[in-house]
Amino acid sequence: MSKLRVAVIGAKGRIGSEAVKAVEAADDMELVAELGRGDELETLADAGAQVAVELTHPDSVMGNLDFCVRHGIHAVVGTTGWTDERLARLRTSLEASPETGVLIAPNFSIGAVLTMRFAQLAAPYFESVEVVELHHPNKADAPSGTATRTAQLIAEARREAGSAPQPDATTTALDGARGADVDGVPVHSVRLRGLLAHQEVLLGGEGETLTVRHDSLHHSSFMPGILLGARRVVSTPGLTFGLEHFLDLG
Ligand SMILES: NC(=O)C1=CN([C@@H]2O[C@H](COP(=O)(O)OP(=O)(O)OC[C@H]3O[C@@H](n4cnc5c(N)ncnc54)[C@H](OP(=O)(O)O)[C@@H]3O)[C@@H](O)[C@H]2O)C=CC1
Ligand SMILES: O=C(O)C1=N[C@H](C(=O)O)C[C@H](O)C1
Repeated sequence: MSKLRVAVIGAKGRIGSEAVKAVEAADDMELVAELGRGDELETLADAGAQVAVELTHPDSVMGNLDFCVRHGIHAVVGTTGWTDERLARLRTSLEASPETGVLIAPNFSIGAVLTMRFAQLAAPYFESVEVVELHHPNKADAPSGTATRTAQLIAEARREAGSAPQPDATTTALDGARGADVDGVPVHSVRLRGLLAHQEVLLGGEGETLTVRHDSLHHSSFMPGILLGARRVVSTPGLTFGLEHFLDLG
């Protein structure tokens, strides 16, 4: 059986360099290109890449995906910074290339995907829900893509359940003290040397709290999800948002 021809964009970065090793080690894949900043995107087409794994920066991802979609190269995207407007632009470009698949995963680790699912499930049963994400201090964006998605899923679950607004008597606060408001859910970002990627969802009700916590301790935690994404995206045209759709979690 022929091997899946995979390229990595952002190949010298923290997660990109780990992805290069993971693709090289996969029996069913061939690493056909490793692109860093300033490298020509044409290399992807010249190398015959079937899938590009995009792990760069929110400022770079749209241009890279535009090239991939125009050339019918499927993409597995871990880069953050997704807004409704960006997703709409991507969907529009995919309409012109209907056989191309793009997977955007706010987080490729199974534990993080399950954290999001558990939080979504629990959110309507508690009066209060807040998200705390903790990352290494070299991270460009805050809140993290995972925390943003977690908060959106929590808000959606609470809206569907008809939950009341969260109790909060704060009338005076220093800017930022109550975190960022993502769809009505407070999200707090910690940047600390020594950390990699961590998240807690704190839920509170009368006389009880529930904490759902996930820790990525090494970039290897993201690799099974990236490889699964590459295998599945080639037969999944259009935009898929969230690895859960490839894990049969719905
Ligand atoms: N979904 C997930 O599970 C995960 C997502 N991420 C996300 O992945 C992204 C990268 O994270 P991380 O590896 O820590 O960041 P790094 O800064 O370590 O790596 C990004 C790399 O991409 C390069 N780069 C930037 N623009 C381009 C471009 N146009 N073409 C080619 N290469 C480019 C950078 O080069 P230079 O250094 O010159 O700028 C750098 O080498 C972030 O958005 C992060 O949040 C990270 C981990 C897991
Ligand atoms: O920048 C990182 O490191 C990570 N970025 C992603 C995010 O913003 O959620 C995924 C993971 O948290 C690691």
